[in-house]
Amino acid sequence: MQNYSGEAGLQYHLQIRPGDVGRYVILPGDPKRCPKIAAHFDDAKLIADSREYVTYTGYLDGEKVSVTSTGIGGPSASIAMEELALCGADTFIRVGTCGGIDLDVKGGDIVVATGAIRMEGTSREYAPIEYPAVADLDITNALVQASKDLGFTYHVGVVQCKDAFYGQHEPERMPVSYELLNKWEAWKRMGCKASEMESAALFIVASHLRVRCGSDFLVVGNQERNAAGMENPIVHDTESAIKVAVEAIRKLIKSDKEK
Ligand SMILES: O=P(O)(O)O[C@H]1O[C@H](CO)[C@@H](O)[C@H]1O
Ligand SMILES: O=c1cc[nH]c(=O)[nH]1
Repeated sequence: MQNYSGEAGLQYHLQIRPGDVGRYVILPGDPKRCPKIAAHFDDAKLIADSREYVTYTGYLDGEKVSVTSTGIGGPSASIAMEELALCGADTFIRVGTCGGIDLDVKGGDIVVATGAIRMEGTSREYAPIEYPAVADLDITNALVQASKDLGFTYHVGVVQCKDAFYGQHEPERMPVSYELLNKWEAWKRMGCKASEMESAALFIVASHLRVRCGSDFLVVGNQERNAAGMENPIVHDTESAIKVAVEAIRKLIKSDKEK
């Protein structure tokens, strides 16, 4: 494609170059989560701060690792993965927040995604809707083992991705409420664990680019528990989900070295 950045190798949106990032990258949505994640790295340095994309690089167990925020939604997340891959990254863990759907999933718990429902637009510009958005198996296993090792309450399964946050939380307000409410009921009956916004696009882009991607989330709350009159704690501190992702990266670094 035509070079928009004015310098060979410099990525237009992320403002990073090959060599700036490690092969392992953690992807939070919120740029303010980046310094909190980088605090787990050795010798972390701010590399770039452009639009919603903040990038730090440091080391875990001697291996170069990075964190880049994706912003909200598939469009910006897909750009982050594309430009990071062009700079040498091949292993991605999204660390996000989500809202529980399954009644067992409570605020403060961890969800590890095995796959994502593609009720968003970005992934449809990559692959036909029949192609599933599936997490990388090695990353998913590392995230599950890390959640276990760290003693967190965790759930493993499919998450739902959408483009409209308020379509999730106020579906009856939307002119297409008939579709949103019926589909949400189907996700619930299928056992879907939680709703968030980026994993479907990231898993599909990762499949296309032949890179690895997995996701773990802090559950902020669960609107279904709320509607059922059940206890519904609201939790915003993402440190547990961050610790799970960092521990999973350490496991992947170790197992990749043994291959
Ligand atoms: O906390 P992050 O990683 O941004 O993830 C979730 O939070 C945002 C919505 O509030 C969406 O990006 C959703 O996927
Ligand atoms: O309910 C929620 C919480 C976080 N992110 C979402 O997309 N939904």
